[in-house]
Amino acid sequence: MKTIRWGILGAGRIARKFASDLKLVEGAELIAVGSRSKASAEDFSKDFPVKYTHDSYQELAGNAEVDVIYIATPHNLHYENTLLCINNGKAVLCEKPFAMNARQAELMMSLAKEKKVFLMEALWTKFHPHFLKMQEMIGQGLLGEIRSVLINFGFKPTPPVPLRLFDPELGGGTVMDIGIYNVFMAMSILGMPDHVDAVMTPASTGVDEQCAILFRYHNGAMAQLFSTFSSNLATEADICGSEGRIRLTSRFYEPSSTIEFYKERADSVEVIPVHKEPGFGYQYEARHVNDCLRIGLTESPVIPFADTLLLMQTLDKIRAIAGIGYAADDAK
Ligand SMILES: NC(=O)C1=CN([C@@H]2O[C@H](COP(=O)(O)OP(=O)(O)OC[C@H]3O[C@@H](n4cnc5c(N)ncnc54)[C@H](OP(=O)(O)O)[C@@H]3O)[C@@H](O)[C@H]2O)C=CC1
Ligand SMILES: O=C1CO[C@H](CO)[C@@H](O)[C@@H]1O
Repeated sequence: MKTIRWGILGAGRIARKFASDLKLVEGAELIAVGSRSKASAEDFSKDFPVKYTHDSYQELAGNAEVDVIYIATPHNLHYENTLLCINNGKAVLCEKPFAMNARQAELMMSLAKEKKVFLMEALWTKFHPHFLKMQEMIGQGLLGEIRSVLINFGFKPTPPVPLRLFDPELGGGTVMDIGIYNVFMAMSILGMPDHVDAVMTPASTGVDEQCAILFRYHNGAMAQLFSTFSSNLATEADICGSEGRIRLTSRFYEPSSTIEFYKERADSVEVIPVHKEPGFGYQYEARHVNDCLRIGLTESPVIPFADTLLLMQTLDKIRAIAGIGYAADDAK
């Protein structure tokens, strides 16, 4: 099996979790990290020893030994960091949100196509066993016709509060950081909404501190999606149909070892076990990237460009309706 040599761009919190899970991926080797500073790169390599510690993203992108780069910087940088890597011929796995808006996403995709390099949005949930099991159950018709999807994602950041959550320059706000999972989940189940409503409460910095989104569909189905940084909500999803209901509990976007299925009455639960590997859950997407690279794909069949673009376009629409804007939206 050909070893795929990984580099990580941006040595923050998620970079560490990803690096830890990469150890669970057969045929993957983390060989390099790129940081804005030498101190940050060296700090990272104390926990995750790598062959190369680069003190610039440019140097990492230019490392001839690296096959693929995982981009783990704040939202506002995904666009320029991805372009840098692709221009250096590197395959890219880019954290969510893929970009600040659909315009940036399209430019990233068209450069990847032009340079014939692999590019994928790191929407890790799409690879998780409980998500796949949920899709299988829906596909088997166990829920009947799905009429309502209710999803909450909320947490109250504890000090030191990461700057990126509230800073508009870094793409702060709930919709782009956590609401995206609600939107992704609703669209995976019901597809593109026919009507979108959204309202938000601004934080003192102007970004959305919380946001309520309503999707309506021509057949009468609805999705109600709520995200907040003001309280620790039960971050759960209810998918309700004419024949039954699935409830994804305890942080629906992370791997779970159970799915709750309610066939008839609200209290008649069947707890369906799901195999969940040790680790945070980033190994599944990394394995997929390895597989794609080994057979020379430039686009993932699981997260194709079209899906990423639809998600970005829907986020654009939600933001326009709720009044959530960023500097990137002004660029022509
Ligand atoms: N899939 C998932 O479950 C998760 C995904 N994410 C996504 O990952 C990305 C990073 O999140 P997270 O790791 O929590 O963020 P952190 O703030 O912990 O780390 C981001 C890193 O980006 C680099 N960076 C470059 N420019 C800046 C800047 N101006 N301000 C701050 N950092 C900068 C820094 O690394 P350095 O100094 O080394 O260059 C920093 O450590 C986000 O886009 C987020 O949406 C986050 C958490 C979970
Ligand atoms: O993707 C994410 C998953 O959850 C985190 C909070 O727990 C978010 O902040 C993050 O960006």
